[in-house]
Amino acid sequence: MERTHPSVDNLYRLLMGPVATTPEKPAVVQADENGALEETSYRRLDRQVEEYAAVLDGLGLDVGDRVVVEADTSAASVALLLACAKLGLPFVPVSPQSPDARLRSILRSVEPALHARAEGLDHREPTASVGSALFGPSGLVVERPPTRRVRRRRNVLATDTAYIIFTSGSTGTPKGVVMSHRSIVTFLRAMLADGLVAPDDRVAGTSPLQFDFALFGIGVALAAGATLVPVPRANLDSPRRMVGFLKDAEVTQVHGVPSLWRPVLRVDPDLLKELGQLRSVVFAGEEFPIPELRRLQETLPGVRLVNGYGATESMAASFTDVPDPLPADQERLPIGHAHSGAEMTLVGRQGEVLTEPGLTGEIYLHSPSLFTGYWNDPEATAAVLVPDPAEPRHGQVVLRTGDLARLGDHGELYFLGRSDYQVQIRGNRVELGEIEAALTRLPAVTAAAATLVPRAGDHVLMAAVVLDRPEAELDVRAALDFCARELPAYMVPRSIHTVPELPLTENGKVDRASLTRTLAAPR
Ligand SMILES: Nc1ncnc2c1ncn2[C@@H]1O[C@H](COS(=O)(=O)NC(=O)C[C@H](N)c2cccc(Br)c2)[C@@H](O)[C@H]1O
Repeated sequence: MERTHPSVDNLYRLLMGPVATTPEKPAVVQADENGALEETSYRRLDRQVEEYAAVLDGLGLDVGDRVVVEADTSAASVALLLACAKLGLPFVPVSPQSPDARLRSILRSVEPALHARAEGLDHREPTASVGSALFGPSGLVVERPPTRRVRRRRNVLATDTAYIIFTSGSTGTPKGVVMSHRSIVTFLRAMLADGLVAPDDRVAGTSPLQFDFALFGIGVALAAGATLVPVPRANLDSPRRMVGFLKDAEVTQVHGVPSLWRPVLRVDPDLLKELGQLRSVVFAGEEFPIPELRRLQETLPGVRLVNGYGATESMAASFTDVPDPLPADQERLPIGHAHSGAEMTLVGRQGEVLTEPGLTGEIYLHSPSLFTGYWNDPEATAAVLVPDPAEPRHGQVVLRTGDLARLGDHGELYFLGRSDYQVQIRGNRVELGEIEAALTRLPAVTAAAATLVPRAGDHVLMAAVVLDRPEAELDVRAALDFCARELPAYMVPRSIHTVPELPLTENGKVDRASLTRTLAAPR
């Protein structure tokens, strides 16, 4: 039974649009269990969506009932996400690598009707009140049906929830970012308008499905009628296997966090010369250390490098081409202007909108693609969806990002860091990002992270650096002298430690909490 009228914005309708025009085109190209590449056409993907939707529809679930999807990105998991979207069942993606505690916390918070996991995965955290199912190319098999519920809704509306993404909760418990069909469809339409992905692109995704960077790749690739190429997680650990896969799959655009490129740049950058068909790289999630970005640009001449900035609360805000070549004295990367459907303004500490080049303030995002709110957390929602400081009387809300930026000469923004990474040291505001940028200017350093380590009731500023070759050595004394010349005294780290690699979160960002624990441990 049709719950979505063609005129109503729905993620399923947008992403399955190409079925009508290019049904035989490959929607997904993935590695099968033997590593061979297999294609799923838009027609076949749509048939898989219909098959899953028929099973889900038979379970008597109501619009708004949640489905936790535990899987990596694949043709099957994409089909399940779209089947949920078609029926108005918010999907909650969780990666199979998520620890049990995180899965348990998400299940408790979101109280799903069904927990569907990709075939081959163990059933973790079984809960009597939650239905369970396995899914794969052969179908969706319900092991335990969801508990009976009353059906109150008839139609899926644009304002209904498409998905709920739980952020890694760097500060405390994970928060559920609730995104409506209208927000995500409006955002993806802006991506189509900006031409980020062309219909003949083959877009490689490398993020876990619980990170909205993965949903971004699925969305822009399918909405554009292009081909999505999920990179198997196992291939990401070895530079040779990752490059080999990208080459074999003839990938033209790669999406990934900056840390994706660190191993190949350190171990064997020349491998990247094999990627003759690569046209563009989109990175997002955190700053790309300048020395590594420079090396990536040198090894991929003519390839467009795009700095994607944004938060899950609006999926993304801006896409800015990395200057080619990167100027030698470039210290911070531009995050430019917002994409065609949004606008970023910079707000000072008194709530005034800043317009003078050179000033620093907090980024506020004006956008029709903002999230509905944090799941079951009206206080946290009210803290970030705030009246527009420029003119509160409209009643329009904007996203308070918590990010700091500097205004450039033409209104473009330069990312400076998160306001909660601004730490107070003896009353001085310290920008950890500024210390890290200085450290990466040291010749042998390829990446750096600064953190405040608790010590004897106070805090000590410490730093960790990764060197550009495994056998390289750091002259710590010279490095500290360099910092003393480049930074105010209170921003010079007490100590600098060389680490083989920076610890990463599940989404591939630098895990500062883990680094702080490591540096706090007695040497
Ligand atoms: N390009 C940058 N330089 C520097 N700092 C960045 C960048 N992109 C983020 N961040 C930081 O990450 C925060 C947000 O984290 S998040 O909610 O997990 N979302 C993300 O990381 C990913 C983000 N949803 C996303 C998803 C798809 C495409 C794009 Br394009 C962006 C931002 O508020 C920033 O502090």
